[in-house]
Amino acid sequence: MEVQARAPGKIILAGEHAVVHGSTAVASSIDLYTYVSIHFSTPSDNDDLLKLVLKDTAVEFSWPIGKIKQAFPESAAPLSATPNSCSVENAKSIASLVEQLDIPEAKFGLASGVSAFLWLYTSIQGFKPATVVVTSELPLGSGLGSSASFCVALAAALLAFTDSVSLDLKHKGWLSFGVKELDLVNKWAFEGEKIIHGKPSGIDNTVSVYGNIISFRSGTLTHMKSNLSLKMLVTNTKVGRNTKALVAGVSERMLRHPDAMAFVFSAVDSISKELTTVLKLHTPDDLSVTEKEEKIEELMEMNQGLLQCMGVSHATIETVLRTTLKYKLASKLTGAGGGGCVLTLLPTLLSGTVVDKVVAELESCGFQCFIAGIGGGGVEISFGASS
Ligand SMILES: Nc1ncnc2c1ncn2[C@@H]1O[C@H](COP(=O)(O)OP(=O)(O)OP(=O)(O)O)[C@@H](O)[C@H]1O
Ligand SMILES: C[C@@](O)(CCO)CC(=O)[O-]
Ligand SMILES: [Mg+2]
Repeated sequence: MEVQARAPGKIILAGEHAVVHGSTAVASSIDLYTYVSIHFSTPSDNDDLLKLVLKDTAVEFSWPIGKIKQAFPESAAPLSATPNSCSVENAKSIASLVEQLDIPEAKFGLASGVSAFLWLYTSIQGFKPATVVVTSELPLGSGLGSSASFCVALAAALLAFTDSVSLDLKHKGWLSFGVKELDLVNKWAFEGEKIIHGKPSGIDNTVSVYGNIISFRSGTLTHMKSNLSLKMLVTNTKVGRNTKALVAGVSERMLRHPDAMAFVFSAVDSISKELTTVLKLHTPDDLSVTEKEEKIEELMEMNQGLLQCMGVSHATIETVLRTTLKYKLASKLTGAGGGGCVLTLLPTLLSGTVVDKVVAELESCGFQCFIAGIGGGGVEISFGASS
């Protein structure tokens, strides 16, 4: 029995961090995916292991099933169709299983992903021996939602063979889930994100599950049928960072300056709402493409200023901002900041020569640039060989 799932990464056009504190945010899926394949062992495989192969970081972990059973003595898994939060007791058991892996210090960021894996696997599939292979087109820990797409693809692949989901197992190629099933995948993925991020808003897993451009506030999403095809340059500063620590840093600043930060979050909320309105406007009847792009650029710049106020910018992000501004282009960080990726809007009428020049200048600083295809589909599943 073999299944593969793929889930897209995302960019946040407005509202990161503030969304954790109840503000509106706007996000879009991008056409870079994380793939999770699961091969359940059969008795003839004579293999009583749960194996996790993380191709991007070239590491493999495995646990004898007996050891996992010991760690979760109370689980008569698969636990239930309704997603469960990881209890303090289970979190301790997972921490001990992960500690015994002796993950090298340089790869220690993986510990949270492995913990999320153990929780989702044992909760949904129980104690079945299997090999799970993960590979991603996304840079890990760079603001493009690698953690969410990992959790979404994993939850989708794990749920594929359960009674909670009815799928055509004979279908060839990528297959979408029904709405109810997507909701279930989203809930489980959010539980995984909680283990990785501490206090996620849920926007990253939601946009990875449903795809599209979404406006999101306090767990509720609105799909947007934008009739504007935005072209975004993504610059990866290659400075590693950790979303959990950055989110915690903003919360600490909020505790120190509650009044000021409430205004900052409220300003971000207004920016995201205005962006939502602009994206929904009809072109050219309500506003020309150029007028829309100018509004979006101004909103991006304002949002970036507020992200600086929250303390999540970085020297490399400022370098990208200065460089793109030389070409009169607007940029903002995307995701948790602190390094990671920066978005630059490439207006429709911008000449290819200017794009080439700005990319060359950014790459000469050691950054990596690419143009993201935005607003595509969400999570999908495939039985048998990948397509
Ligand atoms: N393909 C993968 N293989 C192994 N672990 C992964 C993979 N993708 C994500 N992870 C886990 O997610 C962590 C990165 O999550 P983090 O939330 O810090 O960054 P991000 O999701 O890329 O950025 P953001 O949350 O700002 O969008 C990694 O350290 C690892 O634990
Ligand atoms: C920083 C943050 O707002 C977005 C990370 O992509 C965290 C979250 O919403 O969970
Ligand atoms: Mg993340």
